Parts: sequence; structure tokens; C-alpha cells
Amino acid sequence: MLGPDRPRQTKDGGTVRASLLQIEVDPDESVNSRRERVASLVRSQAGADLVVLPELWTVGAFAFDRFAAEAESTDPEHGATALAMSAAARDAGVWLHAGSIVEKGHRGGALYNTSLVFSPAGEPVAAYRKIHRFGFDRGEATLLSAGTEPVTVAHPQATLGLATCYDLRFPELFRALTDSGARAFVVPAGWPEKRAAHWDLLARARAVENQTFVLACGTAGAHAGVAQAGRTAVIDPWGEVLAQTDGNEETVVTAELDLAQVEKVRESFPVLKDRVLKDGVLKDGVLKDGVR
Ligand SMILES: NC(=O)CCC(=O)C(=O)O
Repeated sequence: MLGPDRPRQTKDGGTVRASLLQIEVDPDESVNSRRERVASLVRSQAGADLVVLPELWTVGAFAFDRFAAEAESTDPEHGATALAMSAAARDAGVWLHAGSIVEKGHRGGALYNTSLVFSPAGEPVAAYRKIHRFGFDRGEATLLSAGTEPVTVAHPQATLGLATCYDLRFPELFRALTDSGARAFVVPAGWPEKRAAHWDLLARARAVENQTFVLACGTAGAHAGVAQAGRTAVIDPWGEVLAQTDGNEETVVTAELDLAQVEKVRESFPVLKDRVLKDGVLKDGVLKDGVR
């Protein structure tokens, strides 16, 4: 969460012009070259209110053997990606969710899958360490440490709730973000093509059940032998898909989010008010032997 030393005003209203950059992670392109290319793509989005990049677009979400070598600091004074993204956000004058990097230097030798958000001044305003690591007993789940804190960001027009890829399968995280005031979930991903149907379904489900916008930014191409789904999408609080690309080429998906729609949907169809369980227990009592 934004610290108490960083008060910001979020009005949760107006229109957010969002640009989601579905970046290709081509194993034949160097990380340096991709970083420069992505920085210039971000600069080309001047005029947007929010620009979003995918998960681990520097190294590739499935390029596990490169994680340690490509790990970086989240501090723009020490990390090449943080520095490049801070400068690109400032030059374009945009809020930038810079996708995620393999982070080193947070706690000893531990590595994390960490999303970074920059203000239009290029200031780092949030870091979200992915809570649910993918791979069961392999890959990310064994190489990286898990984050522990849900994170929201006070963008001036919309409180953003942050999640990353596999997190999409865990609705309790999104409910916690909703309870923290999120009006739009931002979900960078490196989701494989073979589970593209799950991606579509889960992204819409998170929007419908929380009556919240979802900005889900996938990765283009294929890396480490894993074809990516792409299918970057913007979904409104009623579950309508405002924009989506049906392929996995590198592309920009844009949409205008009318933030007033969140309150309209929540007031006209007030399912969130009908919740009975909160944090796993009855809101107005405790479960005892299955009865109140
Ligand atoms: N990078 C990821 O978190 C992949 C998640 C995935 O493949 C799945 O949930 O399916």
C-alpha cells in the first residue's frame, strides 16, 4: 500500500484512458534492446492516463534459467528497468504500471516477482510482490519468494488493485483489494496459450464478482518453449469486454474506462452488500457446528 508518508487524492471518478502494451518476449532479442524498445513504446503513449506492461517482460515469465542473472533492484538508482521505466513515465507524463521484474535486494538473497508503478513525475509509487507463485513444485514456485501484502495504488481517477498472472485464480485476493477500495484491477501476465480459455473466464469472473474494472495485460510471442496467450483485455464492472486482442502478436490495446460505472453497477445491482461471509466467517456472528 502507499505509505502514510505519501498521501494522495483519489477521486475514483472521470475517465481513464488506458493503454495496455502486449509486449513480445523474443528470446533472440537482448534484454537491453527490449528495455529500450519498451521505453520508447511507453513514450509513444503520451496522453494516456494509465499505461500497463505485462509480467516479467524483460526476462520472460517461463525463462526460469535466466531469473537469477536478470534479477534487478526496484530502485531507479540501482535497477536498469526501474530507471528506464521511471524516465519513460516522466517523459510521457503518464501513470505507468511497468509490469513486473525479477527483484533482488528486498530481503537478503531472496528473489521476488515484483510489479512496479510510477507516477507521471517518474516517481516509484508502489511495488507489489506476487503472492501466489506459479509452478507447484517447479519454476517460479521454487525459485522466487512469495509476497505477503496486497497493494492498492491511489491513481488520481481510480484506486488500482494490483495482482499478477496466477493470482487471477485466487478470488480472495481480489475481494481483499475490493475491500481496500479498488475500482480497477491491474493484472500483468505471462499466461500460456494452452490455458487461454481460463484467462478469459477468470478475468471476467473477477470483474463480475467484484463489480470492478479489470485491465489484464498478457505477453506476446513464445519464449522458453511456451506459446503465450496474449489476449490482453479490458473488462468493465458488468463483465463486458471493452477491448481485447484475440491474438498473441505484439500490440497495443486501448480503452476508455468510465469510473462512474463502478458505483452505478454496485448501486443498481448491489450484490456486494449481500455478502454473508467476511474473511471466512459470518459477518454478524461465528460459525458453530455449522449453525449460527
Ligand atoms: N506466470 C504465471 O503466473 C502463469 C500462470 C498460469 O499459467 C496459470 O495460472 O495457468
